[in-house]
Amino acid sequence: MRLDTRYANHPEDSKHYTTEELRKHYLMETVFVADEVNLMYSHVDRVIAGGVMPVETEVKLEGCKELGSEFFLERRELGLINIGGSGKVILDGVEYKMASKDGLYVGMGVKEITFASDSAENPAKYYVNSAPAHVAYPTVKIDIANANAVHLGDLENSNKRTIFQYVHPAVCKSCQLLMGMTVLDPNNMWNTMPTHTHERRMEVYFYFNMDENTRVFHLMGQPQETRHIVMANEQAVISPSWSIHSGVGTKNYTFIWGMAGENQTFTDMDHIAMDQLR
Ligand SMILES: O=C[C@H](O)[C@@H](O)CC(=O)C(=O)O
Ligand SMILES: [Zn+2]
Repeated sequence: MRLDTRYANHPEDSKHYTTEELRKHYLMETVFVADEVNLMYSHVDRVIAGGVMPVETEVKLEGCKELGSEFFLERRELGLINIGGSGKVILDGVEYKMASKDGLYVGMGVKEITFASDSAENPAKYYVNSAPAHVAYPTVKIDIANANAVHLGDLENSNKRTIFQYVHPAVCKSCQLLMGMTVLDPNNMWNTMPTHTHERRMEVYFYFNMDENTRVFHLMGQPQETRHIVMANEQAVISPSWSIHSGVGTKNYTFIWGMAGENQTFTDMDHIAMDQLR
């Protein structure tokens, strides 16, 4: 298992960062590594994000020194969405078949977590988010058809998209984790513009379904002090609670967002008027 620790940053500090420093502190450049659990541990709400890609062998999610617990979910909960080929996740001996776009909420206390792919040619790619938990809620398999679909945006604003809420109070119980996937309609490039912050929750974005030369200009920073990070396919980025999180692609893309913090009220956002952006 690889785990890269990222410390929290003060906005006053972040505004002096060079491009390289912004990328070092906020961007996860490689999410999926074959036959590895590859994670980023953010001190922002102690959220963990990363990829699990079993190819030749099964891969296990285990405890480590950084978590200070005997097993990974001893004091945590987990959400995942498979963005690759079909596979299975085995939780304490119970097998969950995971087709592409299938999601899973795994409650605190599950000890043995094993990830597998059905074929090495088209391996499963499990994008995972985890947050500290205090109650063991039941594990729930969430197919995209069971996710709560919210239609937002329109062609005129180049942001027609569907937000599939996987880990969300309308779908399953969780302690603090929220997770979902936003799919842009063809020829729509903008997500989350007009933008917002929510000081009550942090967020992690993971961009994928992108061609080799497609880039997303991910927007971050305080509304009056914006920055951007140029992101390629299958990269993730931390959005602290004080930061906007929005993006525009040079071509079609999809993204998974995860949140943790004070509340689980998806609509609790502080909307930023366009004339406030700098
Ligand atoms: O607080 C909510 C998050 O920013 C995302 O869910 C936004 C998003 O997926 C979108 O606008 O497409
Ligand atoms: Zn948000």
